[in-house]
Amino acid sequence: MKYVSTRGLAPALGFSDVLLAGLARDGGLYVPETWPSFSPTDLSALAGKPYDEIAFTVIRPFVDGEIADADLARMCSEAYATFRHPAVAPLVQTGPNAFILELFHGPTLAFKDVAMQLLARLMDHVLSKHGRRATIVGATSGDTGGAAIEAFRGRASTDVFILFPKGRVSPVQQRQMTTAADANVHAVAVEGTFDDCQAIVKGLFNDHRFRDRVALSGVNSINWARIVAQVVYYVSAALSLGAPARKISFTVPTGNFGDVFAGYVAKKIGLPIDKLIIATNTNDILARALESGRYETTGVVPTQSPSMDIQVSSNFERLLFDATGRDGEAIRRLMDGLGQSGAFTIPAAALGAIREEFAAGRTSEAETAETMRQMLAEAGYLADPHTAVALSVAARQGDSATPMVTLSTAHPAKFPAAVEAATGVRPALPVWLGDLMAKEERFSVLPNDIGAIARFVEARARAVGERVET
Ligand SMILES: Cc1ncc(COP(=O)(O)O)c(C=O)c1O
Ligand SMILES: N[C@@H](CCOP(=O)(O)O)C(=O)O
Repeated sequence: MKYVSTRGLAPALGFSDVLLAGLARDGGLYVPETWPSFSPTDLSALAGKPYDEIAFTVIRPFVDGEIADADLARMCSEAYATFRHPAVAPLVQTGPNAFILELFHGPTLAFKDVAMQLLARLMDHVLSKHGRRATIVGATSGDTGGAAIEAFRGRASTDVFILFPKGRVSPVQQRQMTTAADANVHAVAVEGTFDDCQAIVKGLFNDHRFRDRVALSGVNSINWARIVAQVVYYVSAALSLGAPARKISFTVPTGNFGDVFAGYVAKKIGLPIDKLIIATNTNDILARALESGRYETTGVVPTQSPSMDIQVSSNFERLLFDATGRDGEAIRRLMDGLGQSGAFTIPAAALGAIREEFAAGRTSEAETAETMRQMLAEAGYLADPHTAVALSVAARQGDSATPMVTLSTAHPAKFPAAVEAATGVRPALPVWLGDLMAKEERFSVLPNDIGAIARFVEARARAVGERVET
């Protein structure tokens, strides 16, 4: 299977190269040239299987033989053995047809672990096989960074630099990034927003000389492997609820659009998904774009769900690519518009195609807090603020015979202040993370300046001087 760039000008690559490339060299994002297909019989055969076996089967056609089956199966098994729940991603029923998919049982208590634990193993495998190293630079609004540092720390083949917006992540999230003692991981507080951090990462990828000098790789959801690993839990959840014999709907707390895009991919490969609902906090560019057809950035407002405080949603480009009939030139035009004026208008046909697949809703800060309170009072369920955003949007969908699965993307203990303010209950960190808040922090503070970040990375990256062809 080959992967093509959404902007149409970068070479098509196989899975291993896409895994290391991060962003395509034309600034676009890689997507498979065609969607693999799972028949109802293929899907039924997975029902009741352990999570890692479902992962292996779903991911295998995307890897297309570039990694030996035995290695891929081993990496899936090792990655999901790090989770503290035997089901990996369990479902909790909270109403007659309402379910919460808990994705936070991994090492850093966020759904990012699901993809990151596998991604680190895949990258290490491919790099070691070719005797290469890579420099990873990632941007985080809080969770990707901790998950990446946990998954990559101590690995000989990679140096990891994580840019986070200074003062805009929760204390638990910050400490998950700043307390790892391993020499190959570097947490950097940037004086800016998540969008600034993400723009710097993309800017570094688009500086081809820098990119080649440090053998730059990415672990954000610009990396296709992140998306494909997230497809798996849509499949496992739907199978548990009776798919493929019945349709299932999902509501997804959304920021960078990676998670809900993985749901779209699950549908494309054959999973019978009814509705895919994008839930946003007051940083509601996606909800506005679906309503009006105008994708228009405004300033980012800090909320109690900080990991979703995002305006420029990277993976929306992947959806636009499909919705425009895979027209790379159209995507270049739209993205140029975004770069120049912070906005673009979604072509009418593409908007129609998007509206057929997705619905969207936004939630105010008061509604998020009220949802946390209500869920505890009425269902006995303590939700984190990101999950609450989605629960609030899901509740507005009305009763339906179709099961609605709301994705729970973080453990409430990552956001104790917001949860306590809404519910009166202060969630404690699991005992195995108990000393996190007492550990010594180690991080650098840098200005919102791509030059300063590039110099910082180059001074510390061990892959400098090696050239990796992608
Ligand atoms: C806890 C949490 N929920 C939801 C999201 C939004 O997910 P996505 O960026 O894939 O849309 C994020 C960040 O990505 C997150 O960390
Ligand atoms: N919410 C994310 C933002 C980065 O998203 P990614 O999925 O592209 O890595 C975070 O927690 O960092």
